[in-house]
Amino acid sequence: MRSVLVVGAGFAGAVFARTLAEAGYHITVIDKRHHIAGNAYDEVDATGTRVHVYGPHLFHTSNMGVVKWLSRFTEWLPYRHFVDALLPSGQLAPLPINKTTLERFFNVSLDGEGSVNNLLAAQAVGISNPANAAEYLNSRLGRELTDTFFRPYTKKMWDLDLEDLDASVVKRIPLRADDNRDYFPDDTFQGLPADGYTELFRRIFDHPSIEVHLNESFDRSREQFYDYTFNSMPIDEYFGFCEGDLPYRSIKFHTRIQDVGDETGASVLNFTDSGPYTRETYWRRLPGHAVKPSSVQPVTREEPCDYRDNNFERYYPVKRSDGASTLLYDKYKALAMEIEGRTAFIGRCGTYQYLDMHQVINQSLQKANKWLMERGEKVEANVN
Ligand SMILES: O=c1ccn([C@@H]2O[C@H](COP(=O)(O)OP(=O)(O)O[C@H]3O[C@@H]([C@H](O)CO)[C@H](O)[C@H]3O)[C@@H](O)[C@H]2O)c(=O)[nH]1
Repeated sequence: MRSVLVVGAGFAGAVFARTLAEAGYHITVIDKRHHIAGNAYDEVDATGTRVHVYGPHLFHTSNMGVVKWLSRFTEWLPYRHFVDALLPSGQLAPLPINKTTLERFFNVSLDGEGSVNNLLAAQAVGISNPANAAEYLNSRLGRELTDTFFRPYTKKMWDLDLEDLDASVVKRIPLRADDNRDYFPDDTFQGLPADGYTELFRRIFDHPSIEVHLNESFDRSREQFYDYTFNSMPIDEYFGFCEGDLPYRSIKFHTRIQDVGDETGASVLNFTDSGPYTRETYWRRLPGHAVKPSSVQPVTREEPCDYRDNNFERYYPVKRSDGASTLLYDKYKALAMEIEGRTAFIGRCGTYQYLDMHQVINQSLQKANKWLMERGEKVEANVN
């Protein structure tokens, strides 16, 4: 039987492993961590609460092909994600910025979308072709809102000023003229896997032609034993950092246990101050996450840092406005092309892209099916 090595047991690796196993390949998955599910790994803690060990993973997409594929392995708990921002005044305001946010921030009453748009137009700075995150935000929100909601948070998150960050990063956060406070308003499907992400991955890997080896690091000498390798490790590390280090941010997670109190608030609170933390997550406010009754709950704060200060855990590729990190990645991409006959790079770290879960799954399904078709294999109907 033809054999394929998959490096990394996160979403990219899981999609490749399952798709190729179902097409008749024997798959060996290795992961250097002690668990499957990559950064989506979750577990139930001593308080009986499901915690996402690498920060909140909230599934959202408009790609029903991706939902259909995942739904083979899980039921869903409906969920719409809301976030509150803690303002310097101590007030809470909805994020993304919407009508309520503006009313609280400016202490005014706005009678409809027209008034909201007038207020924003009065704030906005005229910039026709924004070249970075600062210019993009200033052109839509003006300086006061930008410097409150985005500047300190972005400095903590990326260790960059907004001027040095690519605008695409902050474009992830929509702007609303109404009272809709949905964090992902454009996505038609949102939900959380009913039995958690780790169980979802266990079911994806549960196939007679897939073997998973944990606590096992990749070594290039291994590739010779397989017909092909799909590798989700950081591409610069694979090539021995020969062109230089690709910049990544990481997160240190600080979990405290506190009494369960009024649990009607948003599950995530973002901090607008310039202290070390970006946000905190109240896990028991997520559906299905209060697995057992408890009088206490975990609350997790996130402290961004350079990945070298966090055990080389790379979470976020850094997209600079000057394009420097993309240019560096392009050099590694050129090296990858030279070995594409035997190895392909996949996922966030393999392709150096700031991708959400549904994007990783979609890209992986597409690429796995393309790879199979190139080998004359019959494939399932493509997702888009
Ligand atoms: O209060 C804020 C929030 C964000 N920014 C800036 O926007 C960037 C993107 O933010 P976001 O998409 O929230 O970043 P992230 O990839 O960490 O989001 C994931 O976390 C959860 C969820 O958002 C938790 O509430 C979701 O599953 C993912 O999308 C951010 O980096 C900042 O530069 C800001 O300035 N202020």
